[in-house]
Amino acid sequence: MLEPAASLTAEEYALFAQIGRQRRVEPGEKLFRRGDLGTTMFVIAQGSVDLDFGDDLVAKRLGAREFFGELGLLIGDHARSADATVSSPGMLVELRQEEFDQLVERDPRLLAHFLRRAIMRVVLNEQSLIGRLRRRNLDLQTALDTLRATNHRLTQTEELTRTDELTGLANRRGFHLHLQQRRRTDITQGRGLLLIDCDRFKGINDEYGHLVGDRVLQGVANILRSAAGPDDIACRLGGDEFCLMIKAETPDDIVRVAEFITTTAHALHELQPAPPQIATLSVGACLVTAEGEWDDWYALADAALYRAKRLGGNRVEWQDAALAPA
Ligand SMILES: Nc1nc2c(ncn2[C@@H]2O[C@H](COP(=O)(O)OP(=O)(O)OP(=O)(O)O)[C@@H](O)[C@H]2O)c(=O)[nH]1
Repeated sequence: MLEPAASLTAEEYALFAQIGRQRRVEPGEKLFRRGDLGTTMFVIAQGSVDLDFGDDLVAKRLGAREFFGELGLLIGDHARSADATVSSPGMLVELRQEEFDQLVERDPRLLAHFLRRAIMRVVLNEQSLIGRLRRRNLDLQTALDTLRATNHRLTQTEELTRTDELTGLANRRGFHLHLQQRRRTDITQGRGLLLIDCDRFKGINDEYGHLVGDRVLQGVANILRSAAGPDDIACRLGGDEFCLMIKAETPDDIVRVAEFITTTAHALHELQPAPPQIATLSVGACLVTAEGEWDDWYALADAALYRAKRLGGNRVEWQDAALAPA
């Protein structure tokens, strides 16, 4: 539908110009701002006026015989919906309540006709504004959905790069990121490190195939998950080597967790030795010391693990920091 003209008919203009107050205006002059309360309607006799509705709404330039601000007059103290700025030198006709009353008396038929048009214009303007806002809302909604989906994908990708695909445990990268993210005092206060390695795992692969080997690795991960508390982190460092960093106050507590791991694996292995669902495990354990770094703790636990292997596997060995090999 076409928007009703914002211009007055020649007959309307003649009457409005006769009754309204003339006002000379200069470019840049602000007639009103968005949000101002106003009761005056304007008709342009000469020159032009810009209406800026703000945001991304289309601005309008009005010329001779066009009117604006009529809602202020019709409703009274209406908050202006645009900034009105004079854009070229000219003359305006201002109509306030008293001039409006005079118009009603002078030519009610002509005024009724004008009012019907003005109201129709307001309704159509509002409808198109609502339409534009709806479309914008829809665009925003779509943009938001896309952002959410991208964010979700990024989080998933980030999660994948931290996780070992086969076992679902943290991988080496995930484990180190975890260490970086925890405050150093969190890591070094009352913690133990367990290095866990499958016994004769190569033999399982060779005898029963890689799929059985994979299931064994998943079984080890399950035991570590069940041994880990909420503050602990289990990780597959690579191949058949795992580690578990646990919150524990004393070496005895750390060794107790390590023995739970070897005993559980051994018991499950006894239940079904062939084809195996689990391998027996060797564990090297040490205290996480405040002085050291990951490489130092790893070297301690690895020395203990090496001993456990040399002693035939399926056991826990402890390494004190003081006894660490040079
Ligand atoms: N099925 C399977 N095997 C793997 C995977 N990653 C590494 N391996 C195999 O794991 C085996 C590890 O062998 P070794 O390091 O010699 O360990 P081991 O046979 O357990 O020997 P010990 O530790 O001395 O008892 C190698 O044969 C690797 O090919 C994997 O993701 N799946």
